[in-house]
Amino acid sequence: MLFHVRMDVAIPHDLARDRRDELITTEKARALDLQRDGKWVHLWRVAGKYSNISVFDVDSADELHEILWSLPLFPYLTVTVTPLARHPSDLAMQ
Ligand SMILES: O=C(O)CC1=CCC(=O)O1
Repeated sequence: MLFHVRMDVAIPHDLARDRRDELITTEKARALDLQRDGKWVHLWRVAGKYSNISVFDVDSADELHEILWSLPLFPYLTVTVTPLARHPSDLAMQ
């Protein structure tokens, strides 16, 4: 199942610099692992924003939920999830 996910990041300005750097480093490592596992198939920066647009390929909404909750930055994310279905005009569907 494919899910379009937007993550808007809002790390509090008063969070200690070391903690902020640690969160970003661990988030990157987790994102790379999930990409290598084939779960996080697209990761794009939204131009001009501290946000990303991602596509996840997971077995279920429950799996996506667990992945999102496991992200180190999760407490500082506003997450918007859109389930994706095949479009009949997609070339791959012809
Ligand atoms: O910077 C972001 O958009 C948040 C994030 C997701 C994966 C990652 O490495 O950073």
